[in-house]
Order: sequence, then C-alpha cells, then structure tokens
Amino acid sequence: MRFGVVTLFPEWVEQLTSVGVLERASQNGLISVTGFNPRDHATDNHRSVDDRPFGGGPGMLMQVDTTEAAIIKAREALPNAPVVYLSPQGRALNQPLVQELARLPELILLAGRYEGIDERLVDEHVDLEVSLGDYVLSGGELGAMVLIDAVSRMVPGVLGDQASAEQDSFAAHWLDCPHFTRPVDYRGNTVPEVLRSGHHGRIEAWRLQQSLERSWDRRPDLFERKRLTTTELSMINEHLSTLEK
Ligand SMILES: NC[C@H]1CCC[C@@H](CNc2ccc(C(N)=O)cn2)C1
Repeated sequence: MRFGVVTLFPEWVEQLTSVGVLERASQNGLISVTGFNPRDHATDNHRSVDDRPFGGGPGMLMQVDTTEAAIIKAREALPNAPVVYLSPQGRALNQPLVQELARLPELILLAGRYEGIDERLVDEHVDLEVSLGDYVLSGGELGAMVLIDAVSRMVPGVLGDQASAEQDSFAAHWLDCPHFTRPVDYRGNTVPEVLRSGHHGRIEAWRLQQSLERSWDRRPDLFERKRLTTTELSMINEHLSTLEK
C-alpha cells in the first residue's frame, strides 16, 4: 500500500518507515510513505507557504496555490488515492475505518498546519475528513502517522504473524486481555495457571473472558453497538454475578 502525505515536514513523516514493523514492511515493498511539500512549489524569495485569513483573526492559513500544487503532485503520483484531511472536524478514526482504508491500494493524507486550509481546497480535493480525537495538535502530521501505522498493520504480510492482527483486541472489538511472560513468579505475583496449561481451548476462553471483563469494567460503551455471541453473553453474566456478590 502506498501512502502520500502532503506536509511541510516530509522528512518527519518519512521517518515512519525507519523503525519497527513499518521499516521491515517498507524494505519488503509492502508499504511506502512519500511526502509532498507545498514549500517545493513556493515561488517568492521567502518561499512562503502561509497566507492571511480573510475576515482577520489570529494566525495564518496554508497558502492555496502552494498547497494545491503539492496536492496535485501527490494525486499525479497516486492517481487512485482518495484524499484524507486530518482535522478535529473529521469522522472519528476507529478500527472499522482503519480496516476500510486498508483495503485501498493507495491513500493521500493532507496534514494541515497553522489554522488550517481554505475551505475551497477541502471542497475541491478532500474525499474524507478524519479526526483522531477531540483535541488540537500543531499539525495533521501526527494524525497522518497514526493512521498510516494503524492501516499498515492491516496490510497482509506487514505483521509477521497475521493472527496477531486479527486477534488484536480492537480487531475483535474488545479491549485486549492481560499478557504474561517470564519469570513465572514476579515479586510474588505468578502467571495465571491456565496460560501454562498448554490447553489452547481453555487459554482462548480465558483470554476472551478477560477481554470482556476489562471491556465491561473500563469501556461499557463498547457494549452499546455490539451484538454479543452466546459465549460472550454467558461470560459477561458470569462476571456480573461475581460483581454482585
Ligand atoms: N483549527 C486547528 C486545526 C486546523 C486544521 C489543521 C489542524 C492540524 N491539527 C490537528 C489535526 C487533526 C487533529 C485531530 N484531532 O485529528 C488535531 N489537530 C489544526
């Protein structure tokens, strides 16, 4: 999967593929991240990329012509890519949307700076606005990098063990279960017996039970829009009966 990022800091976002699983994925040709910098299209001798907002007010906006030139360059390089604009006004990024985006062959991310971009550029070029959450960052780059990381994990072959992509809790909608490794006894706290039983059926059931209990205790909202299987229902009922005691 190919990612294009329209950003004033291309060297920053391109660092994504220099560490961890994304480095290996990039080396294996599974993903690529390319920055497109509006500053490369600046013609004045100050190479300016911002402009004053009509109507006054604090701050600047991204200049229309240099920003659009970078968007067009990105669209020429990635002709089948929808353009996603990172902004607090966007659709909330969640695992279902990540999985939807991961089905695309390529994607262009528009990382705003300053007070944003001219609404006419959004109307002309942006296919989808996406928000990471209800907070304001200095630019869209971190949002672009989070989105690239989450989407890239869904690309076949990026995660060594594809099962971990599926098993990852949010892929299955629930919060993750607790994990344990050596030593068996850590400061008097031992690893749950079941995980050392070698009984995979019981281990899987224990992990689902733990995920459900954590989800119930920490994120009851996750139960609002999810139909539970009979197994999940009985597990939650068991948990509730222990809570009521
Ligand atoms: N009005 C400020 C705003 C104008 C447009 C550019 C953004 C860049 N910063 C971002 C981008 C996205 C998010 C998020 N929650 O996904 C937060 N911050 C800042």
